[in-house]
Amino acid sequence: MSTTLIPEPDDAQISVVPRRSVWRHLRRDPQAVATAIILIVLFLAGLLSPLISPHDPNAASLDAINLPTGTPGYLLGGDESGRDILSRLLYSFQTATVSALIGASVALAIGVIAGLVGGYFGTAVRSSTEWLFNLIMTFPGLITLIVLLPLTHGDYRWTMLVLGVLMSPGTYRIVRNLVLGVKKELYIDAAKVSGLGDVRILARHVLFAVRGPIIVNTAFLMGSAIAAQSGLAFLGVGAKDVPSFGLMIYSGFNNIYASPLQFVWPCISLGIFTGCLVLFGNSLRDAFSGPRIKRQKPAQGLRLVTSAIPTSVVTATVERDDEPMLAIEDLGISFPGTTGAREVVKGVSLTVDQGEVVGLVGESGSGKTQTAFAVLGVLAPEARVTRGSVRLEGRELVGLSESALRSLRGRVVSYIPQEPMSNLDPSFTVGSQLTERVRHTLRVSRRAARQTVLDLLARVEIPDPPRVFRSYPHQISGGMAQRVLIAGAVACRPRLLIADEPTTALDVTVQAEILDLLRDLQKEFGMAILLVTHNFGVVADICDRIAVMRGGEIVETGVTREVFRAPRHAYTRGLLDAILDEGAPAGGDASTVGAGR
Ligand SMILES: Nc1ncnc2c1ncn2[C@@H]1O[C@H](COP(=O)(O)OP(=O)(O)OP(=O)(O)O)[C@@H](O)[C@H]1O
Repeated sequence: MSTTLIPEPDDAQISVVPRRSVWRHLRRDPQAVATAIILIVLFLAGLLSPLISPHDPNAASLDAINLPTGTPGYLLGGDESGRDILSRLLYSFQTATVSALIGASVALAIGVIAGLVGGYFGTAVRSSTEWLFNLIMTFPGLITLIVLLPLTHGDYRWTMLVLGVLMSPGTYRIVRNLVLGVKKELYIDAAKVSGLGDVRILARHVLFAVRGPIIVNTAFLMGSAIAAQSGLAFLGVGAKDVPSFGLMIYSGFNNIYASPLQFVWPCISLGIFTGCLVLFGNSLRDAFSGPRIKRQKPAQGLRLVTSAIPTSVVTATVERDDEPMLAIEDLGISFPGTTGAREVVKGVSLTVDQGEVVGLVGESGSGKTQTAFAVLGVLAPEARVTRGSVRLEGRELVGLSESALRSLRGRVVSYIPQEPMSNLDPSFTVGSQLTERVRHTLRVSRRAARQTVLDLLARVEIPDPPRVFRSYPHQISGGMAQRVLIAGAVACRPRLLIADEPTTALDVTVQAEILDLLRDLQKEFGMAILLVTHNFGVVADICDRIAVMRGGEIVETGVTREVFRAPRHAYTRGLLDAILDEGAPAGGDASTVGAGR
């Protein structure tokens, strides 16, 4: 076992500054506090209007016609029909509140769910949702609401329900566009590779990532619902016995020369209500987006993923002594191109035995990652496996259903990607993300999962595991992040670990430590490793065997030391010469070349 240098914890790197909670952030935002207080008062006024209104809002009295503001018993005066303006305002707040809640809830429920599904899943689903919402958008909003009056019977609550449906395309488009961006994030791929299901990924990672704009949009939807209800009432559409700002504005407008204040009160109330909603929505968005995160330099970042398998699952896996851990035979992968399908992996054959470490080496674009993705079952949707087979412990993976593949990912095969930082969800703490994966794969309690994660963090030699557990990804260094990802990858003792350029994003010192850690864990757990890299130095350091890839084909395979000593293929010789030129000691010995990693 090689010696691993463990750096002292560096506060600048792993300092755990607990992220301010949304609540705390809001309390410190004067705009949020002021608008929240006003909204609470207005909501309460509407809610309690039957109790606190001095008069029945529809009760007319001849004595109260056009009473001026400040008249005893009629604080804001009487309207042209002799009804108490204050009482009608209080009831109008109730109408507005109910309108906002119904309209926004319906629009959100439909728009968010459809947006998540439409943005996350493939083209067919997206086209269907797109078509449906385009259809909804063809209906002219206000006219549709008026035409549907016979159905809604003039009840503003049913009208708001229909309005919610009509407003849902806006929410759908916002959410769909956000999801299209978020689903390309590496931490989403990481979650998939770790075995999490689509519903869980959507509900936790994707929805959480897009929540800010949805919240702001909610405030806008509520304001729109209130404005629409008021507008319809102003036009005289709907029941006349339900007090609302629209009805009051209409009545005040008719009486504007005799008593201008009758017009002013509902206008001011409506303006304050909708204005506060929008301003509070902005504050909420800021609070949810949290403190501005200063991204670390890519070179220090780390990312990873994945999981492993509970002992019970491992035991249940069909294990055949005569089968290698991984057997790839004549694998072909193609992508659609402008002049037809382009084959990027051309008949690759490769085996990895139980407990063996195999390096898949080659220049950028040679097809290493696509080969690894085929094993994980996470090829891009447009990719096609044109031929060959991929067997994991004897089980054919090509053609296996997504759910069957998911049960293997994070249980039998784990993955460590290239960029550690990007593979951790910035919205959640390290501990939360690892605990989620451990709970998912091991089916243990939150408490047990937490302890498992803390033990793992200690095992991957992270100083002060509790602090890192509580940290967000931006609060740890790239080296730390890679250790975190490795901890996640080996959490359930996978049989095969696929490491895709696990040290590329790290500086040289940290690269050495990570390779040492991988080697130690491989020996301790007896797992096989397929190490994807372009760096012969890394291969020399850790691999038992090497497969050299070029242009989608394997051009040479062999025991590491022998390939280094006597490379048969000119391309292998070229790659070796390249690293020797870069300063590694000459001599062709694998161990010495490893110093060049
Ligand atoms: N989604 C895609 N659509 C079209 N071509 C793709 C796609 N993904 C990868 N390719 C192509 O497949 C080929 C092999 O890519 P692959 O990622 O396996 O390379 P690699 O050897 O892992 O190199 P690197 O280390 O740079 O990722 C490349 O030519 C690449 O352009």
